[in-house]
Amino acid sequence: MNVIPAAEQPLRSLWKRHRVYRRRFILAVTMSTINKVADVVPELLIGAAVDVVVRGDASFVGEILGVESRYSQLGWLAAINVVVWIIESASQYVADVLWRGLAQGVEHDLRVEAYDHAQHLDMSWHESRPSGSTLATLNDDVNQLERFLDIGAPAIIQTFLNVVLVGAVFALSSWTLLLFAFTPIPVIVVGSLVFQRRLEPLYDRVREAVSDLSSALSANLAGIATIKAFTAEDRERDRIAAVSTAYRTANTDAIRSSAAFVPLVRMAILAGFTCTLLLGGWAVLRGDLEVGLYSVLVFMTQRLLWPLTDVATVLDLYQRGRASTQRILTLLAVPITVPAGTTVLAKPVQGRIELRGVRAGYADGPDVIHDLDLVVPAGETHAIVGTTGAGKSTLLRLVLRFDDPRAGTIELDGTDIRDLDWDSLRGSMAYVAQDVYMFAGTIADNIAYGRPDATRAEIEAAAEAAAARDFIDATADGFDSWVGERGVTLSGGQRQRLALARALLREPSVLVLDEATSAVDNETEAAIQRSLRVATAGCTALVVAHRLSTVRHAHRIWVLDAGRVAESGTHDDLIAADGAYAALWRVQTGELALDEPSA
Ligand SMILES: Nc1ncnc2c1ncn2[C@@H]1O[C@H](COP(=O)(O)OP(=O)(O)OP(=O)(O)O)[C@@H](O)[C@H]1O
Repeated sequence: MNVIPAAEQPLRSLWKRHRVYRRRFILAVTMSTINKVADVVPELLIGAAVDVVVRGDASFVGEILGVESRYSQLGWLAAINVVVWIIESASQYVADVLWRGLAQGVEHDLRVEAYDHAQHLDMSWHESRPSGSTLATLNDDVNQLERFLDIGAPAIIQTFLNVVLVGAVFALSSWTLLLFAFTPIPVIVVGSLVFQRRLEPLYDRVREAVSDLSSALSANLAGIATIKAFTAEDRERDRIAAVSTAYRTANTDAIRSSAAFVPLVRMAILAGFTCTLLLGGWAVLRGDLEVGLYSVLVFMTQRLLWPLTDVATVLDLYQRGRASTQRILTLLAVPITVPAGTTVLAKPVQGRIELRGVRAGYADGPDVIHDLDLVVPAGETHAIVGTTGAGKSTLLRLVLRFDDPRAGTIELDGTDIRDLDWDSLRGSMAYVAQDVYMFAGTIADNIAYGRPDATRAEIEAAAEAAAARDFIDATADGFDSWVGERGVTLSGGQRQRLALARALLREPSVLVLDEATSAVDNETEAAIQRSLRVATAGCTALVVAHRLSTVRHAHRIWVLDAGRVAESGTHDDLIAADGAYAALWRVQTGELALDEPSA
């Protein structure tokens, strides 16, 4: 689904991006090198010990240390061994801490950076893809990369150092043996390159499948009430099972291919080990090689070759890490098509809004707003009404600049909103959306969301103005009552009133309300209207409402029809004009008259 942005190797891009970690990376590599060197020494010491036992005074150790007694020579070797082990253990610990810290650091930075980028991306980008897919990148892909950095990268370096160090010992001892013991290496290197090419698309598929699974799961959990209400549990389980099967299949294919690499590595190792064993033994029998050195070389071959069986696992981790990094970098490369401008408006913002010749639509779809002209003078309350799908919410989204229009301009206080920085535009507005969102936290936290420094008295006043005070006081802990995720512990009307309180607390220059009181009863609605008239006395308000009674006092009412202004004026003007609005009003007042006796 994702377009791969750059031909560059994803992990190389990562190296370029995360310069701050380079020092730690070099330190970790240094520690791993010390560790590996210390790791090889005990084997050399065993060879030296065999040499002491077999050759006595003429031993290599005896000559170097100038010690004659074999007991003393062995004592020296034991002492050196202890020191080397201490160095080995200490460097192992430091290397582990450094690699893990590096992995955690890169993981943290990348996650925060990717999240921050995602939250700055346009609404239309978010709406065009399942949120579960973004979640999979921010969570799962970042974890995969961390696993590679934590386990895979040190393993690659250790294997490389192993080859170099053991190769050096072999080169100093016998070139023939070096040649034979190292025969598996080119086979393994070429094999990994071939396998890597084969594995790449397989792991890309695995990451796609993870994203699909994550999207399906998060969508289903969000819609759990609908699933239950329509007794669709079995159907949904089967659907999730199908997506999960696709993930399992993708993973099985990748694992099967990467596992096929293991036998190849093992056969190559067998060849190298057998060569050292036979050729080395024959050289000792011919008197061309010391017994001590022979034993060292046999140990060394073991040390060199067996860790190479892990190459398949490392390759697997690498491929997963690569595919995940690719997805993270793809997310980071998505351009922001609605970028902030730089103009700063003088505060307080007056709040005059003017739309001129605005044409707008979604993605590749047709226009839903056509050549719209609309002016809201500063301080006035204007209502947008019209049939469902007429483009009312779209218009509000344009004013908040969630999307840019396809043509025309929108101005706030005479400045094109495309030129304004976010603080001047959205910072001077407060918005109550059609589907109100509450965060997990207390009622007070949720009201203060738009102004975190608000005092408790200000929060309470805002709640009062939104007619929310009574129901808040009736809860067990009042303003400190816990609101569940998405506000599930509240009724629709309660959520709306909290959202309204949140907006009013911001003391905005422009209040944008999209069906903000659609879920409250008539009595509460009337109370809110009274408060709103006071609260919005000094600010511009743009209000979308279906219930016309809520907007009859607006300075101007704009009636939209299929993305065009059908008529506009005050309530009295429109009733007198006897057009679409008057017809709608008659229907609604008639309905209200029918409802009233039961209220
Ligand atoms: N995110 C979106 N992506 C694509 N099309 C959209 C999107 N949101 C709205 N539309 C389309 O744009 C048109 C106008 O929708 P809009 O939500 O602005 O209408 P509305 O007047 O607010 O309707 P309602 O009163 O039902 O809320 C509709 O045809 C709708 O299908």
